[in-house]
Amino acid sequence: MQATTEKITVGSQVWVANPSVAWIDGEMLKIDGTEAEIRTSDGKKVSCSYAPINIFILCTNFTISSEKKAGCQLCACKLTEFIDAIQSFNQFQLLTSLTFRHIFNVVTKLSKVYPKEMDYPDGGVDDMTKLSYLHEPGVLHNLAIRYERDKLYTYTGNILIAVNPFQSLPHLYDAHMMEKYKGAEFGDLSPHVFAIAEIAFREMVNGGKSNSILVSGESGAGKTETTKMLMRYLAHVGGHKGTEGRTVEQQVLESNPVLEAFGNAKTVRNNNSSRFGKFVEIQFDKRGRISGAAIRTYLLERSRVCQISDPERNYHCFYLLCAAPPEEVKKYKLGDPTSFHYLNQSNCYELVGVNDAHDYLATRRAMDTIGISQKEQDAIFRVVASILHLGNLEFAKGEEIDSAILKDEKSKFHLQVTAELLMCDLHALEDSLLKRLMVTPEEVIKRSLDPQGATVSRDSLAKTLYSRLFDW
Ligand SMILES: Nc1ncnc2c1ncn2[C@@H]1O[C@H](COP(=O)(O)OP(=O)(O)OP(=O)(O)O)[C@@H](O)[C@H]1O
Repeated sequence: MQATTEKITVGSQVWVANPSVAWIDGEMLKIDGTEAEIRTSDGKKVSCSYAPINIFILCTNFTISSEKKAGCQLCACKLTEFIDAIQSFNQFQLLTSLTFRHIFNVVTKLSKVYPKEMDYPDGGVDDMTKLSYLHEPGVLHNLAIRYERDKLYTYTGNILIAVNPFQSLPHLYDAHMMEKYKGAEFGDLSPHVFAIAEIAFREMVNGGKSNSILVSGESGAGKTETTKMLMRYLAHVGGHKGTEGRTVEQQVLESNPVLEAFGNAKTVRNNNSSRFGKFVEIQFDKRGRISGAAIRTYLLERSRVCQISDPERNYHCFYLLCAAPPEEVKKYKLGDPTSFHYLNQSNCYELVGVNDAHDYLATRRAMDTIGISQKEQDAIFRVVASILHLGNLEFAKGEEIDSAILKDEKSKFHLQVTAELLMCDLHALEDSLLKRLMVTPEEVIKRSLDPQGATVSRDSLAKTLYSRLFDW
């Protein structure tokens, strides 16, 4: 965003970039051509004690070993007031302590200084278009003061900006709130994700045309949660009252836990990060009732299946299956997640506030609701388990040059279990991991792989199995 420099004169209140808080406000002290000097508002009062030979002061922002070597470790500011204070302090050596103000003066290009809003309502504005200056510091400041007052949502015209509260706020999304927004005109009520869903729904019904809502933001911003709120609202307004059994809207909503179990994982930034993109389509009939739904997914992060870094996790479903009831763990010949190579590359196995055993059963129930049969569910979890066993295969050098064999009995066991779970021929599976087929126009050549090549082949198979399962 370009700064509005023509509105700035000496004495103006302005915003300037700051390394620790992004933007800090202050007063324009001097304008010299394209250069500007600003006294920022974060000056601090600091007390120091007197030591006769060296003055050694530690404050939050700077260290001084003698009055001659004063300097701020955070910014290269001019410590004018501070140095003066030391000098006067030396003249009155009877004083044992003094208080001075550490002033932050910032010298920067005038083009990087932004005017500060002066006639600003206490709680900020609910629509950014009401701001006199629409620039980054102004927008962020408005969001920050609204957030302090628990107002997560702000409009910019017909775009909704949501700030992640990182805490459960059920009253903000309950049935009462949905009823409040149902039929309300856009802008009549406070900004809310339901208002966006309502307008999209109404325009679709009135205009008879498809409508879409785009949810975007960086990882952990709240896209998945926001999409769930939108779906919940649309299911609420387009629901069939009094319908028995599994309703389409229930199926739409229950698709979320299933998708999250297979497509979400803990990352450094988000304990439930979606590692894929999705396009959710909810179909309505002419009367605005939900008639069907389709979810298209794309770009699943395949590499996570075989490679994770501490403190991240692999896809949730692997941990859920290891925490399944004992008879199921036995059926899939699983055990502790720490015993599987695809999981034990990281030291993170459990998530705070998450019970994998409980979530396994919830995922199974959600699969029932969306119409995945018991037989299909069994097949799905067989593939999940087979990937864990596949990951435990290790290879050693074979007798022939550049060939590989299974390293030990443990690897043979895991290969056998993988073949059983995938219901495929053991030798064909082994062959596919230890050899590579090269197709030339004349012939098909089978070449042995060395242990490293076999490991790459193992990981490729695991990634392909998982991404095909996810796409199913
Ligand atoms: N409206 C909300 N109310 C309460 N908590 C929220 C809300 N939005 C997000 N969160 C919290 O923030 C976390 C991250 O949000 P979410 O998973 O939706 O982010 P995301 O943008 O989808 O991230 P990614 O791109 O990594 O998938 C959630 O697990 C939840 O704890």
